[in-house]
Amino acid sequence: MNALDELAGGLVVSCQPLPDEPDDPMRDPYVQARVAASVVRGGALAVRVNGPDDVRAVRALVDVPVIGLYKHGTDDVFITPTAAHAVEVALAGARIVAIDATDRPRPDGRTFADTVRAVRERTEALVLADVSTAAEGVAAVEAGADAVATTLSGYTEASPRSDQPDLELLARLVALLPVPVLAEGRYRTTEQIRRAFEAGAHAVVTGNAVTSPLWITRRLVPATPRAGDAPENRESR
Ligand SMILES: CC(=O)N[C@H](C=O)[C@@H](O)[C@H](O)[C@H](O)COP(=O)(O)O
Repeated sequence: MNALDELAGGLVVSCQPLPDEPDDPMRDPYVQARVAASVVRGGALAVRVNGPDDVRAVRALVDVPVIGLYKHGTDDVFITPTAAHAVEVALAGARIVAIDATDRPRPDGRTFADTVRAVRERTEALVLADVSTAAEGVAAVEAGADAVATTLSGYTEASPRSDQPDLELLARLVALLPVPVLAEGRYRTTEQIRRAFEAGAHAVVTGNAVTSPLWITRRLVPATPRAGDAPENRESR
């Protein structure tokens, strides 16, 4: 069974430290591997993991498919931005590699199609295209993607900002594409997850709401009288 079949109908949990928090104590392959093992125990059918070191550590501890990505740089395209990043994370043990498939320029000057080709030539990994619009999804499948995810909706100029998941984009991609479509981005409740499956999602990916204590705590602290004592506020006082 291929890795996409193994996660069909299930929850995928993204086990990553917050990208804009270099000092997040969760930024540690051992920690992320433990988090991954814990979510698998909770029923996750796959995990999404950032960077070759974390992918290797997670692979040593869990048997479910790892969707690997490699966040790098401060350019617009930062999720597995180059063919070299894609190949490296696949060789580290990711059975599926998630790659930015928006039409924005990539730091290595190559296209998404070139990047897919490089992964196919050098590895056995499947390719998951992270997109923000339906047009990007269609182009990604034409370029050879094995699956598409709504990951980047809300994070590009071409997509709407929202604090909710983009179920509309999900439904459009499901209607247009012959490949599995994963719902990803701001899925935080059972109701949102049910609605994604009703819309035809192959699987649903959830991240910070499960795996980032920093993110979760920051959302709860503002409801307390001591909110002003949070570290980010303390410095500016
Ligand atoms: C836009 C971007 O960089 N998304 C990243 C993709 O790997 C992760 O930072 C997200 O946590 C992941 O997509 C899951 O989403 P959420 O944490 O909203 O459930």
